[in-house]
Amino acid sequence: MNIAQYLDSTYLKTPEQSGISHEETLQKDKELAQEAIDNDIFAVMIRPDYVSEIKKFIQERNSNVVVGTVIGFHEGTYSIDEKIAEASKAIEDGADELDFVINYTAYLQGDIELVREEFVKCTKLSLEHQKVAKWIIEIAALTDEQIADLTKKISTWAEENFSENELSKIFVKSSTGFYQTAEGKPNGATFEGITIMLSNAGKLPVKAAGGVRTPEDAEKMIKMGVKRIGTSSALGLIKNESSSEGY
Ligand SMILES: O=C[C@H](O)COP(=O)(O)O
Repeated sequence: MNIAQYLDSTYLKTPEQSGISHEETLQKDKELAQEAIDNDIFAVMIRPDYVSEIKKFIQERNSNVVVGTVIGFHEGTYSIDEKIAEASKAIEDGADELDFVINYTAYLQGDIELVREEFVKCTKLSLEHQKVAKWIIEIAALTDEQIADLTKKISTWAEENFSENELSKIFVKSSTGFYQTAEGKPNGATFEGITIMLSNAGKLPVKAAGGVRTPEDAEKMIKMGVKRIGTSSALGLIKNESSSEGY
C-alpha cells in the first residue's frame, strides 16, 4: 500500500520543548518539507510561527505538498476568540489545513455549549477560506463513552451547520501526541479509540495521530477507514521502517 498520500508529516515541538532555536526549528521544518516533496507525502504539519516561511519554501519548489498547522495546541483551552485569531493569522500566512485542539477540558466539565460554539465558529472560518478543519479530541483524556459521545456531537454539529459537500473537509482527529498519561499508557491513537471514532463520526473523515510508528499500524488504520495519519515518523513509515520514537 502506498501510504505517503495519507500522511501529515509532523514537527510540532516548540523551540523551548526541543531545546533548539527558532532558526534551527525553521531549518527542521524545511527538511521536513523537502522530505515531503521528495517522497510525495501529502502534507507537513508545523507550528503556526513557521507557516509563512514553509509555504513559501514549498511554492518556490513548485510542489503541491499541503501545509497544515495547529490551533490552540496542545491543551485546547484557548478562548474561542484566541482560536479565531490564531486561525485567521495562519490562514493569512498561507496554511491549507487547520488542526484545532477542541476544548476537551470544557467538554469534561459539561460546558458543551462552549465546545459547540468554538466548533461552529472556527470551522466556519476555515471553510469560508476553503481550508480543511480538523478537530483533535485528545482520546487519551477521555473514556470510551466520551470518545463516542464527543465524536458523535461533532458529527451532528457538522451536519447541522455545514453543507453535504463541506463535510469531507471537516475531520475528527484522535490526539495531539503531547498529552501526558501515566507511564506506559498510550497518549495517542489506539486501535480501540480509532474504532470508536470511526463508528461515531458519521460522514466526517477520521485522522489518526499520535504514536503511529510502524507501517503495519498505519496500513491497518487505513484499512479500518482512517483517511489521514499524523505522525512525526512519516519518512520511516514510507521507507517501511518502524521506529520506537517520533521526532
Ligand atoms: O498531530 C500529530 C501528532 O503530534 C503526531 O504525534 P507523534 O509525534 O506521536 O507521531
